[in-house]
Amino acid sequence: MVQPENEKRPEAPAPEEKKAVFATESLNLWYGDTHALTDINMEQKENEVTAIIGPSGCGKSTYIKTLNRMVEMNPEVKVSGKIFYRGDNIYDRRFPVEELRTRVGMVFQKPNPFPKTVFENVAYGPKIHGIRDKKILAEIVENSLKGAAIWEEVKDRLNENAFGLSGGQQQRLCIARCLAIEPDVILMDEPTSALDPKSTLKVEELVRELKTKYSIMIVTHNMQQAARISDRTAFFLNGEVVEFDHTDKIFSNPEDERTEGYITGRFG
Ligand SMILES: Nc1ncnc2c1ncn2[C@@H]1O[C@H](COP(=O)(O)OP(=O)(O)OP(=O)(O)O)[C@@H](O)[C@H]1O
Repeated sequence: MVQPENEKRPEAPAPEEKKAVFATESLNLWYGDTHALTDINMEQKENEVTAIIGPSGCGKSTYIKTLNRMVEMNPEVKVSGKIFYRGDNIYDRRFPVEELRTRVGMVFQKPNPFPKTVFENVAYGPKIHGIRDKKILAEIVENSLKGAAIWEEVKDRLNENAFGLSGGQQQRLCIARCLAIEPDVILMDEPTSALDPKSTLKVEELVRELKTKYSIMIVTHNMQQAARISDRTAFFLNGEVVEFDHTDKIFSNPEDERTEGYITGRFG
């Protein structure tokens, strides 16, 4: 049978050939005169967790904030180089930044729910995107809370203020809020640093589950965490990527002695 033109079957990628969600090329960034990122080149694969580790002030947060162009909210910032998101350069003047921010969600260090009910926190994004139907909103809220592994804990508290939840619950609520806008990538900036060990483990478990549907980038100071949950790890130092490789390689047999020094606790 003759196949119509548009029915060609794409070849399934081999496991080692996962698609790149982000490809960063020769990225440099300055805050005024401070050169915060120097010649960053790296590629993040889809459906993987990429961890960014390194000592305080090495540029981890700055780097992930370049990926949704949030860093430019600071007028002092100057950026050169390219970052391709699924093949398009997000620093091209014509790139639609608002759309980027709906595809690339972000979860911050401190849980930052809105001063609204649990339900409204999650429904907020979809409402902004024009969804008004109450039944659809209720479905989105339930699915997002389930996706963030917090539904069972809050299903009877949907109309309570989110500030009444524990810190760990608030962080998972913020993850649910992020899922509600159906992102493709989730950026997480030290998402467990304000949480107790039990809540931390819950969020770590969640991250491992979420990577089946999303691509995740996580900044962490906790090296055990990076080793537990990530597929690849980038070690940043003084605004540069010293080493970027599979996580087990970085933690068992790093190429660079500075990486080894950091992961064995000799500095940082
Ligand atoms: N708003 C800003 N204005 C000026 N300089 C900044 C600003 N934000 C960060 N920097 C500088 O850029 C560099 C990188 O900072 P960044 O916050 O990205 O590091 P980090 O690795 O995430 O640190 P930490 O682990 O402490 O959060 C540092 O030298 C920092 O002082």
